[in-house]
Amino acid sequence: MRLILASASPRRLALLEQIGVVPDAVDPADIDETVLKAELPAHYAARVAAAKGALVAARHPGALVLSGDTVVAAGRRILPKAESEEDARACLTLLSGRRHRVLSAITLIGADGKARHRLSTNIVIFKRLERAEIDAYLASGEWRGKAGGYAIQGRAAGLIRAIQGSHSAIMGLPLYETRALLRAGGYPCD
Ligand SMILES: Cc1cn([C@H]2C[C@H](O)[C@@H](COP(=O)(O)OP(=O)(O)OP(=O)(O)O)O2)c(=O)[nH]c1=O
Repeated sequence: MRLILASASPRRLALLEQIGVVPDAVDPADIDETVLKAELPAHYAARVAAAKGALVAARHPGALVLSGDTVVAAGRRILPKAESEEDARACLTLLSGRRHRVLSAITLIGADGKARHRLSTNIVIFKRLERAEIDAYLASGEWRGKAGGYAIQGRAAGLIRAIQGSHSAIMGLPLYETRALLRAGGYPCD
């Protein structure tokens, strides 16, 4: 059974490989990621993961297609993928000293075209960040392109007091849910 990973993220590929799953191909989905008016974070993540999967599944009939989307949410607000230092500083200032949610949605389209979905909801708590800590983090450049302006797999781990949930989900692919979906879709996972 062919498995296609519908993601441009090298981290998603590495996470998948961590549980012994090597996709037959990687085929990223380029979709419009605009947030709808008044759309809630969980709805957004699920919708975008499903849209990525549907787009790529159309290109690979008969294959399993796995896609995901990870968003950082402060209350009902979806934080952007930081593209500039100003974006990242605004995110970190907002996240400083408080808890926020990281929602990681995945979709698996089966060989029969049936879509299965899972959502992993996680909490991340940052310490109260000093200005110098934010400046040093910005200088690292690790925030670039990251949802919420940080990546837990790097230096930000030193600023995170606690998490509740799944570390892999916060990085971008919830491995427990991924394995469960793959099994449900008939993909051999031991
Ligand atoms: C919160 C957090 C986010 N991120 C990153 C993962 C993603 O790059 C980004 C969320 O964006 P996504 O849209 O989920 O994924 P992507 O654009 O990287 O790849 P694709 O759509 O092709 O699958 O935030 C981390 O790497 N670590 C973290 O701790």
